[in-house]
Amino acid sequence: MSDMNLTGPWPGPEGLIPEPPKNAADANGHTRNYLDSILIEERIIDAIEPDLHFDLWGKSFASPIMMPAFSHLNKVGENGRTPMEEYAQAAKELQVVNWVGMEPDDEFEKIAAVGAKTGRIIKPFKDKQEIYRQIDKAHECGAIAVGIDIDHVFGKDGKYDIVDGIELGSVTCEDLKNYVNYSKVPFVAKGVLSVTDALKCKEAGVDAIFISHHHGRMPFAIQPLAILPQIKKVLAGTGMMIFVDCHIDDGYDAYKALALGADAVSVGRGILPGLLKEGTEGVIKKVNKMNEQLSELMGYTNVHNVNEFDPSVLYIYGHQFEKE
Ligand SMILES: Cc1cc2nc3c(=O)[nH]c(=O)nc-3n(C[C@H](O)[C@H](O)[C@H](O)COP(=O)(O)O)c2cc1C
Repeated sequence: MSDMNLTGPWPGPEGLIPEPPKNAADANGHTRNYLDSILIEERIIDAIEPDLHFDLWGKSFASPIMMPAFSHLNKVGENGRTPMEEYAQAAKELQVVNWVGMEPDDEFEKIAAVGAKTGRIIKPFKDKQEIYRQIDKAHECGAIAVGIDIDHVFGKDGKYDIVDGIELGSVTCEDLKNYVNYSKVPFVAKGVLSVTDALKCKEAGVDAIFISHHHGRMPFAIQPLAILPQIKKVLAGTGMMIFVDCHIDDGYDAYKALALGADAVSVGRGILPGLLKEGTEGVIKKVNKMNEQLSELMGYTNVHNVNEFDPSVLYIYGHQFEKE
């Protein structure tokens, strides 16, 4: 067990520890309810123990459950490591994809040095040169992918947001094309929540999208799984990877997202209790449990590996999802 002692003040930005939704505009509550409303039929005949291996961009991973694109968890524990480094270590040991959000270059360097296969999600800075500079740094640190959280443009006042004193700005389809062309590694757009934006990402040639509302940045945001099937349909045959996050809190949530067409999912705030209490060990325990739950449902529905999911095992309010 790690010797982290993070019982002091929450090391991240305020308001990010999950709590019950405060009002109808809070997308987190709707997302949790939607996930919980999806039920699953059983297909037990011919079922075998499933294989969770997941291939992405020529690399092999132990599971399609990835680490979240977190940031700001930089309060150093007693072992000299930040929670960002602790979960990167977990990703390395679990052999899963590691994502990192807004981190200054020196912090990103330290996280990348842990040795997990890591992707860097850069903020949509107003100063586009900063974005190119951070892409360069990601290349230098051996990142397996880079991207932008395209859904973090506005703040609660409806103006361009300012994070850590840095101004954010608009992201155009042309910008995305430029980043795709510039990047030497796959480029990811995080925060797609419509067919319209998915098609713009396709036009820009991005390699992957995260279907996400970024823990409810937009009021009344639609649930990622409610929009996933339509996006899956319009991206069919493009080779673009589809990732999903937001309330993927256990392996059953992961199963539902994968069955509906996600190639991989990111756990998010679900790792925080374990991460802040036990560091790497807490995250490993959490993701191992999620892998077991994913395997359990794959077993009961006769899904032998991660390429064989079928949405028609799922029902919402008695309505069966269509087979692709
Ligand atoms: C502490 C914290 C920091 C985050 N920082 C970033 C970030 O810098 N970039 C980003 O794209 N998303 C960031 N996110 C959003 C997550 O990547 C994710 O989209 C969101 O938490 C939804 O997943 P969840 O409901 O499972 O938590 C952050 C989330 C948390 C809790």
